[in-house]
Amino acid sequence: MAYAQAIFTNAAIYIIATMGLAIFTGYTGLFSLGHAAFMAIGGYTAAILTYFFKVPLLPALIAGVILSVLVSVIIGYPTLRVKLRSDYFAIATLGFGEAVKVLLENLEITQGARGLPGITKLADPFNTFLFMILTIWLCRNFLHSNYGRKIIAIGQDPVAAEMIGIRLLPNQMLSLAISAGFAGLSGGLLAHYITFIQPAIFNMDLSSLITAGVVCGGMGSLTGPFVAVALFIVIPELFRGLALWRLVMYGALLVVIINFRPKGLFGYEEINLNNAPKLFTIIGITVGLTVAASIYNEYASYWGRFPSVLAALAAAVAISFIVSYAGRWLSSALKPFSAKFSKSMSAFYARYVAAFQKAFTPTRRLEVQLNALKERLAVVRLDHSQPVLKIEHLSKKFGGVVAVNDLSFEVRPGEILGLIGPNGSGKTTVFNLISGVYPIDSGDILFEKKNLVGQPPTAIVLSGISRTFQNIRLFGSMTVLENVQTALHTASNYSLLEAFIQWPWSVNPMEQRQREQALELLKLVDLEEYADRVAKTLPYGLQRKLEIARALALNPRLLLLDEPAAGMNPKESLELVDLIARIHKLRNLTIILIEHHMDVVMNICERIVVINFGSKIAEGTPQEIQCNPAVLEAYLGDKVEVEEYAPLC
Ligand SMILES: Nc1ncnc2c1ncn2[C@@H]1O[C@H](COP(=O)(O)OP(=O)(O)OP(=O)(O)O)[C@@H](O)[C@H]1O
Repeated sequence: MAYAQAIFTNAAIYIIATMGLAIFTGYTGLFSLGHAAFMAIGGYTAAILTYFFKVPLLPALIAGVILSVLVSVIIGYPTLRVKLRSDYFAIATLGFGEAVKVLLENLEITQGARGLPGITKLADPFNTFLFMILTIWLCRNFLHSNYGRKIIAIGQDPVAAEMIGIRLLPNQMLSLAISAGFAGLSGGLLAHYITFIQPAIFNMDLSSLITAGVVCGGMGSLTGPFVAVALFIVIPELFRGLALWRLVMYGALLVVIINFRPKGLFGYEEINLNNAPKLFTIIGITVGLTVAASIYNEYASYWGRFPSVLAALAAAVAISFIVSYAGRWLSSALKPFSAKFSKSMSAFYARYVAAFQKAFTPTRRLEVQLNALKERLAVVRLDHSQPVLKIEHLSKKFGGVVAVNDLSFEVRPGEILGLIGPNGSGKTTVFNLISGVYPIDSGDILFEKKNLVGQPPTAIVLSGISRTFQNIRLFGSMTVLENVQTALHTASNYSLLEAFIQWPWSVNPMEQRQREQALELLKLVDLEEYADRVAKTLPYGLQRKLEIARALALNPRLLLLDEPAAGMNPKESLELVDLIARIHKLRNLTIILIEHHMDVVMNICERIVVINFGSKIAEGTPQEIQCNPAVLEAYLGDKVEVEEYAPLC
């Protein structure tokens, strides 16, 4: 019993660190191989405080968490700022882990490599379990907040995240700091549970264990890593009788998971009744192998090796099947009840939130926040005396390729301007320069008289320009609603603490309101009924509409649409023309439209700029452009008689 208790307490301690790492590695996709160092910092800080200074456990743990967070900021800033590739970042964290170990081996207060023996046993299964529950709750709340959605967005597509105003560095640093904090807590609990720590405990194996938990459990899931790390701790213990063979099995399991499910067992999903059979299969295999190991251990000397291996294998297969089928049956039997249960739970929760809000809402603050949100979606008022956008002598080269060459044009308030040209003529590059994806070589981009040159993409977006992409860049594993909600992040400014704790009277009304606003935008593009669908499962045409809704959530004054009708059939293109015309009128927008479907361009653009080899070759109304010999020549590749190709001119 004490042995089982020890295994589960250990598992709970490592789960705390893994949940934290899931927020970092799982969602941002950056691998850390040095998280044991944060556990060491938390562990040593807490242990030194309780051991030498007789500080109670809770403040000692908090001090450990704070120090881990501070160190993560010092490490995170230089490494994340230079946008290290994931593998280089992993190597940097590996070096950091080793450096901390060496430091601990040489400091006097940590008593060097001998470590700290005789730490008071202040952590027990009960308080460790409570800390684990608290950690899961905090992580879950965080991920369902604006802060969490920003991190998920960065992990799925950093360019698209920047294009909705999410700054990469502060958010990546935040997720690293959170993961370091939980690792620190986990280290503090470990020190006070096993009552002895030395630098060797916090080695690369420990870092790999928690990273493997996240990778195998699910990159983008909390429950997946929970199960994975619990199994990683429990399985080797169950197989202890098999001595070194258990390590081979453990390694084999890792290889199988990484090869067959690169996104981990649960990928971007949390465990629910739909994917529960998968969980039962894993449990079945674990139990099956455990029983098999015991059979072999017990009977190998009576039955001989070969019959024992056969019996063990038979038992493993039989038990795996029985547990996994029982699980399948149980999950489908529970489904109807679960639907009813979750409905009544959400009704109960809504009532409880409403009661809380009524009793406690600081109305003034909420009003201010809700008004800010409303303002964000208000119709834009246009100043007709100025061009919205003025591009002057813009140039951009990629090596020897001149993508944009001394290009100048203006966009007037409230117009839909078509930007057309043959393939490779530089249209998308113009959008990339306006939105700050690439730095310009020379020229100026004036938006409402303000020069955008040198501004970071997020500042450009937040100043009122949003865009869609030629190759759709949605946050594929988020739902349709979450895609739009993520782009509404600047609208509600609740604090990080509120996001973690999710006070019903502060965050929830904001989240609720944000959801409503997102639904309104989905309604505008006729996607309301798909709100809960995972974005990447939408048909292509609808994904394009979702990108438009997401761009609108930023309440832009200028909208850049990059080939919105690409890949659409004529009926879908017609619907798109209707949609663009509708949002243009409804939101008083100024739009630049890149498009190859000439029917779309000629239908809705008031003016058209034509570029070829990065230079402007024509500008005018659709009628003028259709009759322009230079344009016909650019498209048809030869000198042409205008009358032949455009008889109405
Ligand atoms: N990141 C880059 N690195 C190198 N060359 C690039 C890059 N982006 C664009 N180019 C080059 O710049 C030129 C213009 O490309 P761009 O994508 O802007 O054209 P486009 O008019 O949008 O083409 P299409 O209609 O086919 O989308 C092309 O020759 C392209 O190969």
